[in-house]
Amino acid sequence: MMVHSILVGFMGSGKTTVGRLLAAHLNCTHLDLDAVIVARERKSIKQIFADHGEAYFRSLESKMLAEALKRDGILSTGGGTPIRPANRQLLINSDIPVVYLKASPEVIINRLNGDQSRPLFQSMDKQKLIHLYHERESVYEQSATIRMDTDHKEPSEIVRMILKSIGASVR
Ligand SMILES: Nc1ncnc2c1ncn2[C@@H]1O[C@H](COP(=O)(O)OP(=O)(O)OP(=O)(O)O)[C@@H](O)[C@H]1O
Ligand SMILES: O=C(O)C1=C[C@@H](O)[C@@H](O)[C@H](O)C1
Ligand SMILES: [Mg+2]
Repeated sequence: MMVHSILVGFMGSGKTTVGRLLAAHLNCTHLDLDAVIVARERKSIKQIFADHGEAYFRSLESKMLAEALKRDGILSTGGGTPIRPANRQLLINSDIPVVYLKASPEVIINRLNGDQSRPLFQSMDKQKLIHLYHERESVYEQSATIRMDTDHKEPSEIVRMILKSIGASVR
């Protein structure tokens, strides 16, 4: 058995929120890669970054991605998961629909306003965030089989759209 679909996208695009809802609809397991890492390390993402640095987090993320792809259910990745070419290759080779949840930088900033749990988001002003956003856009595009605009859409509506399109996904 393999995962049914994988969600990728920038921080705050809704991968965790939509993934949980989608799995509930399909009555299947939801795996959240960030949550898997937090459980394994018994530390928050913020604490892992603070104690060991981003490189340590990224190696764990790659390792956990390979494990997660062997499991059944919906997989929500972290916002930076597709940055590593090897991770992108794993996603592309998985033959599972990869959904890029897209949200504009303005919407992302609004959604994450006051967030204390994302070290990268916290470390950036608006201009830096927009820069990172544009740097990563093509990485999400390359990893995904389907792109979905999530601005001004309720998570439940996004779930409906995904359910409709995963049957017809073409890479
Ligand atoms: N479609 C949406 N409409 C409104 N708010 C949303 C939507 N999707 C997510 N949110 C809100 O945005 C915040 C971030 O969502 P979520 O944690 O699902 O993002 P994420 O993509 O998993 O981020 P990360 O990459 O950091 O894990 C949450 O407060 C969530 O409720
Ligand atoms: O976009 C990113 O690089 C990140 C997104 C989150 O999901 C976490 O994986 C972490 O905060 C890093
Ligand atoms: Mg998440």
